[in-house]
Amino acid sequence: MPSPLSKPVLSKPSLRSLVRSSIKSLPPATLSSESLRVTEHVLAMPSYQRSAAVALFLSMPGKELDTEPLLRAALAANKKVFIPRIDPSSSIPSMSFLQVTCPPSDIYSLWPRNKWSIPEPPASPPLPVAGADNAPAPDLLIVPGVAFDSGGGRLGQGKGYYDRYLARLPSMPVLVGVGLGCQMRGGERVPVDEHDVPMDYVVGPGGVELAVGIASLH
Ligand SMILES: Nc1nc2c(c(=O)[nH]1)N(C=O)[C@@H](CNc1ccc(C(=O)N[C@@H](CCC(=O)O)C(=O)O)cc1)CN2
Ligand SMILES: Nc1ncnc2c1ncn2[C@@H]1O[C@H](COP(=O)(O)OP(=O)(O)OP(=O)(O)O)[C@@H](O)[C@H]1O
Repeated sequence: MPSPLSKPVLSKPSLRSLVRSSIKSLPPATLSSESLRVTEHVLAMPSYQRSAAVALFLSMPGKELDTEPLLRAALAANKKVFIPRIDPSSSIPSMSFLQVTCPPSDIYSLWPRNKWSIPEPPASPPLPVAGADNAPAPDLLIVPGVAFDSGGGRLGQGKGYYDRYLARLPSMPVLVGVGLGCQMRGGERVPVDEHDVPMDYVVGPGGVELAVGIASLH
């Protein structure tokens, strides 16, 4: 039996600033080797292997694990891959997922970057939107976060983009939170609210970290 998770020690803002400064102090070689290890673990997951349509995120350079290896692997495996684009005209944080229809190298060299230096799908030519335009809804979402615990708890960047997106989906895809070693809080519970959607799996450089949850269902 996994030991019960402790109560959160830190507030959301305190844990965010603690983890962000740990990531900042990571040598770039560590960030990239941990990113490769996370990629290997995701590629080995049966629910990833079964998935046909995967929603990925593109990383904030130097501030998150690097998802480029995962993006390349998913495209090479002929999965449909969707990437988020935030809607800057909306007064509430809102995003949609658009299908990648170009080679991965174009994404990093040609796509416009938002204010966090994250490449985003261009507005034209129009790309298929996940769950519309004859494109499937993703069956698996790779979810970014600042910190995760081994109960599937996730602390995000604090704007509520993912939680709002997930709340309006007609059916829940498999949710896989991914992060660097210092983002994996283990049995130290991360602070969560009612609206925070728990992950089905949490994957760090050491493998699938989830100790409790519904992972056995997938
Ligand atoms: N790579 C990536 N893409 C993503 C997300 C994410 O967390 N990571 N998002 C998930 O929702 C959405 C964008 N949301 C974001 C919301 C807030 C901040 C933010 O507050 N950034 C800090 C700097 C972060 C740092 O220093 O580590 C800031 O601007 O102060 C960033 C992204 C959609 N795309
Ligand atoms: N489903 C939702 N409906 C309405 N408001 C929401 C929802 N989810 C989150 N919010 C609001 O968004 C704000 C940010 O929430 P929170 O701090 O949990 O974000 P986060 O999970 O860290 O961010 P993200 O999901 O972008 O990674 C809060 O004011 C919260 O009330």
